[in-house]
Amino acid sequence: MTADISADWMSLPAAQQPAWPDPDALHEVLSSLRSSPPLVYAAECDQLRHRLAAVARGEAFLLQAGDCAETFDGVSADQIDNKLRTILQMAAVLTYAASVPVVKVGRMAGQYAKPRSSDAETRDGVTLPSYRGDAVNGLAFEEAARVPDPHRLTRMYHASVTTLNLVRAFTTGGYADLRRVHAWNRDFLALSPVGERYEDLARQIDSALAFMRSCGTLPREIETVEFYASHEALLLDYETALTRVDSRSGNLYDVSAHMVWIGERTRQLDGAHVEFAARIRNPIGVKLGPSTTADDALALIDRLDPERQPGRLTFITRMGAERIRDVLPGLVEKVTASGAQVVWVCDPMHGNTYKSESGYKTRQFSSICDEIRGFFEVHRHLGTQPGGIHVELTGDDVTECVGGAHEIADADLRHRYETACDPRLNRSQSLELAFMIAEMYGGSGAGTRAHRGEERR
Ligand SMILES: O=C[C@H](O)[C@H](O)COP(=O)(O)O
Ligand SMILES: C=C(OP(=O)(O)O)C(=O)O
Ligand SMILES: [Mn+2]
Repeated sequence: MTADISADWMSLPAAQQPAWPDPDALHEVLSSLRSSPPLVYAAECDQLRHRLAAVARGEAFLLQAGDCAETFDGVSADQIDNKLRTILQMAAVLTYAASVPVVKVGRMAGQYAKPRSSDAETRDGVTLPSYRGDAVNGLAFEEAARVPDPHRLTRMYHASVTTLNLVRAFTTGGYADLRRVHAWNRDFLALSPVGERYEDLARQIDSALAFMRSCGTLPREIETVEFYASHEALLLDYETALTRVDSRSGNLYDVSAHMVWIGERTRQLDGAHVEFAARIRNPIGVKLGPSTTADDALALIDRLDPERQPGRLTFITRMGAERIRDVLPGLVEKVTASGAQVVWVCDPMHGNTYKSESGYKTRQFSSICDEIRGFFEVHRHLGTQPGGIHVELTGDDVTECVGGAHEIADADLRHRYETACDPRLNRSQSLELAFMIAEMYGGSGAGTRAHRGEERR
């Protein structure tokens, strides 16, 4: 892998970039990042593309999850451990229900930069630049903290390395054994108000595991987990500095993560983000909000997946519970008619955000569930593949989204509102969501080809 690239996308207009005040400091940081080791290898990115191709065919399901905004303070064994456990617990339930492998991709180990609706934030008559993620400036509402500091890019790199190292140890070192993960789910149900509702499903999983054990055929996959890292490729300075030429193929890869996505605010066809994504070979995601037209989607396919390579492009729709049933069918129909094979994933978070009466940015658990239901309904109706979900969550017991089995109310939000940006599902809400989706499958793979008895490849 070499870092000798022309990076001509940097001459195109790029939305949502920080105004770094000190160009010399930026230059120095980027030069050091250009010679830093990769976080991931190109071959791992290719492997994820193959996994996502299976998702596109309906032979696997994608679970992409993690923080809205990771923070440097959040790089602790406990927080990473809790988040990973939660994702693996969700994956265990979904694997059983969907009857296909679940491809696990964290919004982790690099999700440190945020696009914002407004450049400035005003509190009690004081206006300061908006917080743009720990990669750019500080969350504290203080003038000095909000000044973009390029040295934060170096911290982002090291925080990502540390997180990914722990994730790799956790997922391959025996700790993530499916039997243990299922036991955690049992513990969760024992204490949850929804425990009884999902008891049957848990018992079916017990039986499946016992059956495998008695056959003496517990596969290696039970003990280790394949886990991938992803984040929004927002800060082009950083992503470009971590883009390398793969010595096997001569192609470019962004080695800061296995998969990167382009956000709803930066997917302009003539912009730098789309051009950058077009040039790298990692699997790419693009967020699509409710104003997306079919022509927008088709143009993105032409730019980002001209070879129509299954697994290369994932559309992450974030329409809102009220819009999804109206907006999604037209997009899916026209994309499908074009012959393109993209992965369709539902982000039920970003179209359902509102400011609560108590002043917190929040989301209703019921709206999140409803958007997912709408997503499955649309795909079932059209005979297309509901490829997966993309959610903002944490493994901690925060109070950021309202509703769920513990009925978090607006007045509870202040107790543990800890997110640096958007409200996340807490551990219990995340697991409840997984069981809710499992219930939609009726206990076994209703949304997949496998379930419909169609032939697997
Ligand atoms: O995570 C997504 C965006 O960065 C976030 O929703 C923007 O939030 P804002 O509208 O508060 O800027
Ligand atoms: C910025 C995000 O979402 P979107 O681009 O869909 O608004 C996000 O995923 O945190
Ligand atoms: Mn977010």
